[in-house]
Amino acid sequence: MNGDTIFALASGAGRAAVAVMRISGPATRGLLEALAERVPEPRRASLRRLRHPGTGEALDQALLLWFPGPASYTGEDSAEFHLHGGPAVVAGVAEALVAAGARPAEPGEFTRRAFLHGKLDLTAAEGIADLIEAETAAQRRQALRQAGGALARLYGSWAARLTALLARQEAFIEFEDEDLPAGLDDEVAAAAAVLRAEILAHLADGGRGERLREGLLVAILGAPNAGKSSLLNALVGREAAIVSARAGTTRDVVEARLDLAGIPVTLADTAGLREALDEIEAEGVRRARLRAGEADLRLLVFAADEPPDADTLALMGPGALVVVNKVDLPVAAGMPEGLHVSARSGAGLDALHLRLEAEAVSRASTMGEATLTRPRHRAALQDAVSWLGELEVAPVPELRAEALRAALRAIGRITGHIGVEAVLDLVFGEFCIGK
Ligand SMILES: Nc1nc2c(ncn2[C@@H]2O[C@H](COP(=O)(O)OP(=O)(O)OP(=O)(O)O)[C@@H](O)[C@H]2O)c(=O)[nH]1
Ligand SMILES: [K+]
Ligand SMILES: [Mg+2]
Repeated sequence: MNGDTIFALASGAGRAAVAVMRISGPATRGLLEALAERVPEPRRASLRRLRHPGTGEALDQALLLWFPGPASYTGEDSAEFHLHGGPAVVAGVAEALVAAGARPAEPGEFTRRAFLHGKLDLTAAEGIADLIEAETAAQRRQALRQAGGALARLYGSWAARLTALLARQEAFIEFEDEDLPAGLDDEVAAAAAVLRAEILAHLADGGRGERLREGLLVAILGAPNAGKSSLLNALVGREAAIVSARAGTTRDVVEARLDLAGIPVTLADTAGLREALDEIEAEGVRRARLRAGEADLRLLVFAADEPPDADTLALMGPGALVVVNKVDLPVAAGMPEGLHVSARSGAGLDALHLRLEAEAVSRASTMGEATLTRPRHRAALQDAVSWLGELEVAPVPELRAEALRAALRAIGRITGHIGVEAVLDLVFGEFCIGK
């Protein structure tokens, strides 16, 4: 597979001023010669006429960039064609590249090659994928940190410490009869316990990085006619959901996106909670309850002029925020504490917006240190932690070494480096046993 030379449109599909075609692989230089006759100077944009190598037909006047490996994104010989962005130009150049022996790239294949050539680790590759998907500024910052190697450095430093501990533990096993520093075995256990606590602290971030990556779900719940759809529309500033004076208007879950302090939030408007009148409404109520269960935050909406209903009161608790709507009308007795708003007059909506922003910020990371962003990272780190826990109770040095090796493998799975071989060098280097 790595012998192939691949190409793909790096810019978006469709008509545009410029389209960027990216090429990578051992035949890149040959392709440049086939289509453009002369290979440009490395890393200098050069204007060239491109021709089909079979028919000689002129295809475009384009800017070419030549990146000889290994100083390229993929680590291989690669090139970029900055074409005029018409669909026929792009199709013609793609055809010419195939005629000259290249093939279209698979999704993610350029970054996969970069990983295989040691240009980046798996977390940085994931960061690049997230950067392309980022919708908000905070998501962009997190993705850029990760693409820049913030997680790779953190996990790399943990792997290095585990490797050093494993080296000590191995030495203890191998050279048990020799003059080794006293208490070495205990030292290893103590250092492993410190590392375990650090990993646990990193895990105890409440899923902030994952939340920012995936976005928050806020469900709007309440009795029919409480004004849930009116609130959704007021918050997103457009008529996303149908509003009417008839109870039971909303049946399907209506979703709208909102950027709250850089955190992408999905607001889900739901069917009013009550004993449903027909099967369609019953399905709507079922979906509303389902969404309530999945939500990071539940907005419980009460109509100020109605006594609070039992169905909505039952949802109060952690992760719920009470909103009393229609405060342009007199407030009924027994209303729970909450934010007072009127979707109709606009009163209190700024305060609600600010409160939602604060709730989003408290649940997702917006800045600062490296945060894990994927369940994959979390699972592997939990694995490492449990192996380090095993180490503390392991009765013999061999089992301690095994636990360290397993913890190291777990961390290696996150970055894509395993590297247990490095241990042997360290054994003999660190202790100068000289056998
Ligand atoms: N006076 C007043 N009326 C409001 C306010 N907000 C909404 N309403 C009215 O209340 C009625 C119901 O509003 P909706 O937004 O459809 O209520 P809902 O909770 O989505 O209703 P269902 O989808 O049927 O559960 C409509 O007639 C709205 O115009 C408000 O702040 N004050
Ligand atoms: K309604
Ligand atoms: Mg509604």
